[in-house]
Amino acid sequence: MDTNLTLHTDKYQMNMMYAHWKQGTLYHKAVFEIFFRKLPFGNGFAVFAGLERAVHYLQNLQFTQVELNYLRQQEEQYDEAFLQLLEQFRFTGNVHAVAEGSLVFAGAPLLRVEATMFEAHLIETALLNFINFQTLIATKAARVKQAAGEDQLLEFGTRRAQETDAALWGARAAYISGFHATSNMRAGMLFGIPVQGTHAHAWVQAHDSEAEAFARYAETFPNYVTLLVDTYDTLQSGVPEAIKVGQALAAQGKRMRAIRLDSGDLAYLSKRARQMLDEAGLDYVKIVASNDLDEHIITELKSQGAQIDSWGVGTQLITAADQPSLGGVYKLAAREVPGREGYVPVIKISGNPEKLTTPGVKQVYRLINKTTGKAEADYIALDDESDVQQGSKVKLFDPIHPYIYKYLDNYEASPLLQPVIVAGELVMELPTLQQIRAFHEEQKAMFWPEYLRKLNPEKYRVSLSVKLWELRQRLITENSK
Ligand SMILES: Nc1ncnc2c1ncn2[C@@H]1O[C@H](COP(=O)(O)OP(=O)(O)OP(=O)(O)O)[C@@H](O)[C@H]1O
Ligand SMILES: O=P(O)(O)OC[C@H]1O[C@H](OP(=O)(O)OP(=O)(O)O)[C@H](O)[C@@H]1O
Ligand SMILES: O=C(O)c1cccnc1
Repeated sequence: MDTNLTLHTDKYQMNMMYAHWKQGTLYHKAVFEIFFRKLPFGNGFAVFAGLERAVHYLQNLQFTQVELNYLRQQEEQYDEAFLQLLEQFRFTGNVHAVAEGSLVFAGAPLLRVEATMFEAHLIETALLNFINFQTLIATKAARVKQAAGEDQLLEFGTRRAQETDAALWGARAAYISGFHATSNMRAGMLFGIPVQGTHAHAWVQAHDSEAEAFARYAETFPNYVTLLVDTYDTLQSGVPEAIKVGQALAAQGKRMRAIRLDSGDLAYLSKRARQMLDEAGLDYVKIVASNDLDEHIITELKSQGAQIDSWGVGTQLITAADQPSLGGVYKLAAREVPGREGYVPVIKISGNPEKLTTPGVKQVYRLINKTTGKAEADYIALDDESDVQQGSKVKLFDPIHPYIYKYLDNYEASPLLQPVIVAGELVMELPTLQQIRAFHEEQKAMFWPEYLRKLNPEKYRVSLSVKLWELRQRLITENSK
């Protein structure tokens, strides 16, 4: 299967490219930004993911003869000279983005593209596709992590994922947000994620008895065995048979690793199993649970005193079952206008006030309180505003209710949008996945727990600079005439 993603775009992008080419405006530059309007799952933050995939995509864009031949026959209106120009196509623009693993919030730009109209249109669809999915799954995983605390989290979703890419990139997103391992071996191979696995019911069913199945498995993996104990009767047969195997291994100086529960009342069964294992001298044997788990069930099981050490989470995580998409958008913020200097800010006004965009080329700063070291707010300003960079007093106000405000001056401002690609060239060293995961953990520590809790979190402040707010008001007035 061809892996060239250049035509991984919506037709209207290609049509707009064609129209810009026809109208002679293809080299006019534009600034687009990606942001989302609403946090998913009622969470207090999202976890930004998808940048590495976006970078590789941008660097590998190329219309080969295969793509050009398809375009030729797909749309007869496309002129041959346009197709010839596409043959030379490379991404030559600039990209600024927030680091993967960052905590991000509604309304603030996550990624900024500065490129010709021609280039900027082509890439919208794919960038949103990568970032919306990966950010969504990373955020869901962060919620599961919030529920599981320090317990081990295993990502088991591949079989129920929306096809291969979702399984693969979902496994990576989950790892960023603190999962410890995946069951997907290809994700392990490609990304270096630790891989773990137990065994399925089929292993037990493939033997004449559960006892024989367990014994054969333990013989094969004497230093490593986790036994699935719910094929027939968890407490009457599964756990007692697993205990026999564990004791036999112990007699050889080996330690059985774990048992896995995959059905029934996981709180009750895990408590009983723990007691039985402990009484048999196997207090080191861990208990893994799986079966349609999510952050709510994990919280509930913990509150019931479940004795579960590791959680295998599949379907609910990989499909983000309670909210299967993130509504990230890619909006024009400024453009070159012949005869005018620099970029001219543009706005989109909609019948739906929520869809109003914030104009101009912007930066977003995380304001860290110098005394507490904690994040106070995100502050969106025009890229050339210097007050915030110098740490001058800033006014923080709610962009929808500007009469609600406070001033802040004891802060460190950290610009979140960092240069990633300049003139088509990668200018940053992409962090390793381990670094991204560690960075995510560090970032979380910069937020008060009130913003991190998964139920009814406090709303973290995202403010516009006064200058930006005034610009927006002016453009609303000008465009409403
Ligand atoms: N003590 C518990 N409190 C709350 N939810 C639980 C508890 N134990 C299990 N669950 C969850 O309840 C859901 C359904 O469990 P149920 O016991 O009906 O399934 P099951 O016995 O495994 O049946 P099946 O074999 O069809 O999967 C699962 O999502 C499971 O994780
Ligand atoms: O429940 P999830 O969170 O998706 O976790 C993965 C599930 O996949 C396996 O089950 P299998 O595919 O054999 O189906 P099952 O649901 O009948 O156990 C495993 O035993 C888990 O139950
Ligand atoms: O290793 C496991 O136990 C596993 C892997 C994938 C799906 N369910 C379980």
